[in-house]
Amino acid sequence: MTTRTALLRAFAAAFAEKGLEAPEREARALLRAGLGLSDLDLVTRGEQEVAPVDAARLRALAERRAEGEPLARLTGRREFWSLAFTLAPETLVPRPETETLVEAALALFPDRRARLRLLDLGTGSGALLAALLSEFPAAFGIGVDLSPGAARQARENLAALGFATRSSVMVGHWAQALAGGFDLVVSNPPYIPSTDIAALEREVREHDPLLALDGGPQGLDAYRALASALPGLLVTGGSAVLELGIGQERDVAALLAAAGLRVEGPARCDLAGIARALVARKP
Ligand SMILES: C[S@@+](CC[C@H](N)C(=O)[O-])C[C@H]1O[C@@H](n2cnc3c(N)ncnc32)[C@H](O)[C@@H]1O
Repeated sequence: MTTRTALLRAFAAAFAEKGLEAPEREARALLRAGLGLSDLDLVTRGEQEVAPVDAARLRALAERRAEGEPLARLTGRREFWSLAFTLAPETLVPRPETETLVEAALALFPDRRARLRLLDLGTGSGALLAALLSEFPAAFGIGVDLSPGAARQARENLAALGFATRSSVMVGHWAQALAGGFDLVVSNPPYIPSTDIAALEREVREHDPLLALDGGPQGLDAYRALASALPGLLVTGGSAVLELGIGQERDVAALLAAAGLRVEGPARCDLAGIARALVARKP
């Protein structure tokens, strides 16, 4: 028999050896997720024994983590906006910086009881749509994804979170199958320039789906499609909130303005100070 603390130390040492950035924190997170524990459990009951079958399972997970597989992929779970999401191989792991879009949306619509019609283009796990539905209890939202696997997972996540009757998820190429009438359109599209994909961190490059990352030669392909669709999707006075890749604000703002939208710049920054959520309104 081994203890929680002994496993924690062994995993932290193995992660450090493999060059993981925060080995102790990673080891803690793996034990928490693998045994369903809180941080307090780990601190105050570290000497508790771990059953051999659980220890073997955790060691196998730790080996995969040491080889660069992200924890969210190992557990198949990730939190976003304090909501729990199940991941599929076809879904991006939702990122904390994407929460900046939710903050921007909340600033745009101060009345939480508004009966908003929401659209999330490239919904992935359904993270953005679910976060918005959790904040606007009278809203109805549609999610679209080109990947059938992602759309299926988003549908399941929305249902598990209690939003089945206020949401619908469809497979499609952006908004091609949709008509207008939306108060708010959000999107975190693929925006990495194709030539930069090979240089991404291994954890992203090998474990997030290419369809969720590759934004074409300059990273702007999806924004072009979105800019041309948005005027037809939004009600007059309706808004779009788009996630930006690093350094894309000017180019994306120009595409939106050229499509006849009023860009309400500057973009809202994420916690790292990167311009992340760009708002545009249909005049
Ligand atoms: C960066 S991920 C964002 C996922 C999720 N919204 C999030 O923020 O975690 C982009 C998503 O767009 C989807 N996608 C890529 N091309 C698409 C297209 N032409 N039409 C619809 N969705 C597309 C991908 O499958 C992926 O789920």
